[in-house]
Amino acid sequence: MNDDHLLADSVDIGLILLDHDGRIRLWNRWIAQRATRAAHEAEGMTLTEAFGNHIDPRLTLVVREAIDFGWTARLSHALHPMPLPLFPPGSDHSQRMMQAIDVTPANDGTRRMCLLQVRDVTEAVHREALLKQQAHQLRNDLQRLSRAQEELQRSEMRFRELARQAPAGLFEADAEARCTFLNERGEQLLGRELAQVAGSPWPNFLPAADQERIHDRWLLAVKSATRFSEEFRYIHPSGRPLWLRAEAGALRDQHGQIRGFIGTIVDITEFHERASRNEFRANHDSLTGQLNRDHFERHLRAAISGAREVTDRIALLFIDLDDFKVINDTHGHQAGDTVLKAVAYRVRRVVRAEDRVARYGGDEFAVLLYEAGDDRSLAAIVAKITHAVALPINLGHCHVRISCSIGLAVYPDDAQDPNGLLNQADQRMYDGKRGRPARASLPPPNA
Ligand SMILES: Nc1nc2c(ncn2[C@@H]2O[C@H](COP(=O)(O)OP(=O)(O)OP(=O)(O)O)[C@@H](O)[C@H]2O)c(=O)[nH]1
Repeated sequence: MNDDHLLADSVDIGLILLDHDGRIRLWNRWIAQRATRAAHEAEGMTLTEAFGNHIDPRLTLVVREAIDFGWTARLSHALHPMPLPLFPPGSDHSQRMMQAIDVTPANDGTRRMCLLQVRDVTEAVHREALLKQQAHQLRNDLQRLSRAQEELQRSEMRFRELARQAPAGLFEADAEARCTFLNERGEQLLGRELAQVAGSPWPNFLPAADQERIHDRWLLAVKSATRFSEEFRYIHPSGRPLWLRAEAGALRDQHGQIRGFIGTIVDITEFHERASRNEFRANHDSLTGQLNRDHFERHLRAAISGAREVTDRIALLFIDLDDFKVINDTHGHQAGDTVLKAVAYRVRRVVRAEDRVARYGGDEFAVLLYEAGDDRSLAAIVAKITHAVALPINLGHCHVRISCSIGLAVYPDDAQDPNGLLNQADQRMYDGKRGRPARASLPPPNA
């Protein structure tokens, strides 16, 4: 074996050298292993004799062109997948290996020859196919991604538009209660833009007395992963006091951790005012604005049970107007109303703000005096009320005067329970009324 053969056997590609007549001069080991024909058998044969009739005719053609005209050619796997019947070494010959063949002219000094360099591209083709498949997959994924992005954009736009048009304030805040989103209605309600409230926990913008309570409720909702739902006062930057209700649910990250809350803020000022008005109506007399009988008795019961603990004296005054009916009969019902309002107002003015005044019945009033003091100071209050009620009352077209009878009962001296105290005061009032001098005649209308 000469040096050329040694060299040809040591390379990792197939080499076939054909002489001018197209006969095999060199058939390296690489080819021998894949064609199952030894070099000594193949040498001297044509390609057709060495391989049988299984050669791609285009190969025969380009070999002839290389020898005759000195042309080169490449039969790539893409166009001519398997020009020669070559098989992977050790295979069962069921599938040809994929090849790329370079056909180049060679020269032995006198005549032109042809060299075939054969490469196994099976692996490369498979890799290429795999790459193509991956590229295809990637393209599909990208398309899906961009479709998902478009959908996301659309749904974000939808959300923004909904948030813009929503009649309620919408907000989002982090676990520390710092606002991260506020829709237009929310900014309008608060009278502040997101940038103005974003820096610090939102309860800091509430009246000082409510800040801690609401902030604690927020932190509790975060800790216990429950819904946040609170009503609180808010002073609008214009100075207008409001009642707001915030309702929010937890927003979680991909690990299930709460990263904040998203929810609504609603102006419930009107509702609150209506509820307060209703509560006032339920507890107060509509004519005089003082407590009604039921509410007064609730205060009386509470005062007695509170007083038992601190052993305070509590005084109950029962006031009944004298001959009130005459006012109605003489000046009309409306004039009677004016008198009732004036009496209520005057009694209210005499006692302290923490004491309770009620219209107990038609022309009856009751007063609850906390920390009643001694008998002298009680007598002074009774005298003051008597005097205040007796002052002339302006009916517009005339003035009238009216007197009253007052019954006084003191807890714990006269009775230890509300009913006992009420009965005692009532009885004393009647006793006083029976003992009063004969009624002075009232001035006639327009007097
Ligand atoms: N204007 C007016 N009159 C009322 C109202 N409620 C009750 N009255 C009248 O108050 C009067 C109470 O009459 P009486 O119970 O006889 O009391 P009085 O005339 O003050 O007589 P004495 O208590 O014995 O001094 C009645 O005429 C009722 O119609 C009211 O809301 N407005």
